[in-house]
Amino acid sequence: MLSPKLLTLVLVVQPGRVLLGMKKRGFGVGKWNGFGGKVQPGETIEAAAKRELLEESGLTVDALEKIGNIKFEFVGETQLLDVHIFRADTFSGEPTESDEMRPQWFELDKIPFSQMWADDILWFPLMLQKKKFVGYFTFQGHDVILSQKLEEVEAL
Ligand SMILES: CNc1nc2c(ncn2C)c(=O)[nH]1
Repeated sequence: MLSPKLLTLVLVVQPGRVLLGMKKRGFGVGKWNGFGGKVQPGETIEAAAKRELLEESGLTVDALEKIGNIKFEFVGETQLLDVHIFRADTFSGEPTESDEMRPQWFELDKIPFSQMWADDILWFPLMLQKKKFVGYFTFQGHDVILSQKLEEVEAL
């Protein structure tokens, strides 16, 4: 089995709203998601998360809180995705559209789960309650979850 592909995902949360981006190209195009991407050689996961957030949204953050780790398997593909999820409650800058992402604030009762990855509706509530979680999802294609595991943890 290939080593899992390390990816980052950052959710910027303010009282009553969360910042999401509409993915304009590449993996997950057409879905609203948090900001993130690959981890470069020699880069810590957290540094990668901050870099990708800045590149994709224009926002700079000091503190990122590690809140989750989810592994994704896609039937028929050998590489697992190992997504490290962070929450940021403070930031500087203004959300700015990039080549990759079109940022938009969503009120917490209007999160567009039908236009997001199918797993998000399952762990967003934990993320919003500042709970920590680990998960494993098996996808068939990009829209069907064949199996799932999601549990809260005390620490990551
Ligand atoms: C497959 N589900 C899923 N994949 C993601 C996500 N964020 C980044 N990637 C690659 C996500 O929320 N769900």
